[in-house]
Amino acid sequence: MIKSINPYNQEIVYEVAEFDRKEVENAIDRADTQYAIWKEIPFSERSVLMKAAGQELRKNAREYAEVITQEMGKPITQALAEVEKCAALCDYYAENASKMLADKIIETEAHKSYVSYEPIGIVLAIMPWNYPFWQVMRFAVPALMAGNVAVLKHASNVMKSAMSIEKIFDRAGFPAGCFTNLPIGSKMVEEIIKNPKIKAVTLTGSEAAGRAVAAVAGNEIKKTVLELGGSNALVVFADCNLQKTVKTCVQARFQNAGQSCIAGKRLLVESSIAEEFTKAFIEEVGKLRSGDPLSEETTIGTMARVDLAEELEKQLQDALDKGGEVLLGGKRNKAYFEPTVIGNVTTDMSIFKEEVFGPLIGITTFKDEKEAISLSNNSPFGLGVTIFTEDFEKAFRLVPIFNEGAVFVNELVKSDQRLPFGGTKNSGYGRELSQDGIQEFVNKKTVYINKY
Ligand SMILES: O=CCCC(=O)O
Repeated sequence: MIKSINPYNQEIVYEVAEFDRKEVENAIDRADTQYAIWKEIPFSERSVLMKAAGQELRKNAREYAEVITQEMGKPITQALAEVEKCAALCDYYAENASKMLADKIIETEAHKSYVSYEPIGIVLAIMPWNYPFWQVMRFAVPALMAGNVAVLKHASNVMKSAMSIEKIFDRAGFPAGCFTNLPIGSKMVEEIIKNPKIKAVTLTGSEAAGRAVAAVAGNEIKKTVLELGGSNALVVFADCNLQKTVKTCVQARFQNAGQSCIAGKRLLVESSIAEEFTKAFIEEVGKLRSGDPLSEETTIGTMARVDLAEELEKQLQDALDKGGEVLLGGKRNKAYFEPTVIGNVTTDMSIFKEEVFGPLIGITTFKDEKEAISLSNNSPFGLGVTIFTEDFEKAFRLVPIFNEGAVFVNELVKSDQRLPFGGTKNSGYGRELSQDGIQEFVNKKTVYINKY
């Protein structure tokens, strides 16, 4: 059995029997049969179904949000926001997919030459628990609109979310086999990737998982999109709007209890304002309210599993051993980790070098622009960075120097269906969302027609 356990009260939320090899094979066969039909369905019909999926999400938003909250501990208000974001995504691709995948005429010597964007078949998605609906929908919605079909291997602690997503597509009227959840553990993934009916793989998750999956898929010559970890810097220049910057930094680090690949994880502050900023930051972090994640009052939830909170504790201890100072928080009770701020953070500490996937942030100071950029770029990850400054000339000048997938100015790094999303370095490759995302899993077919 695969079980989800509520990290807030340790109660079992859901149990499902793991598929055996035969059941997995049957599910993939069914998806493949459906693909032959689905790829011929016109965009207008796919759009109607995708709009219905968005309506279904909105109609039963509370039901779905409670599943998210119970399975991984995020506050209900944040779970509701996640559900709404998924609904907006459905609308976006329902309205734009046909334009994004329209033939692209390219003038050459030919009578006519163009690129057509054709579906490729079944795409396997391996997805994490931190945004259990959003991460899946972010892949599935454009994939389905492009004429592909999807099979999902979700994280084992959010299987009820996985089943619920299958239900959403079913309730919206998608034919069976368009979207299939496979209740399985990681052991079967290699075999699934090797199945000739699987044409590509997308993974959002850890660097280790990304390497393992890409190795198998690479050997099979199957395309992968990888969205892996991150260690985004929040670079606070002395000429920022201090009050607004503090609020944005708190949100960037502590939403979703810090369990987001694009969370601001390294707080870099110009020395001249470090004291004033740190005081205001700690005060703002202190306003976060813990409690029952199902209560509307709660603004910071538990972490998703006790072992994840234990890992975070080890990273904290490493920082303390190397001279870090607890400025706020630092304690853990089962899966609940207090919002924690550490001062005197240096580049040799794990909380600077590694991804910190929880409600803990370290503060490092810098003396000038050059040092700020060097600290920010000094990471094996490259999802994004936020810089805070009121000097736009400086902002535009600095943007090209950051070796990241995204640079945000005076705003937390966030995903938006209209903008490409993805990283550089060990944060992965490929892009999700926007036109770039829907064009990842298509055959960009070159057509050249000559007239003698
Ligand atoms: O965990 C990373 C993704 C979070 C998001 O897309 O907002």
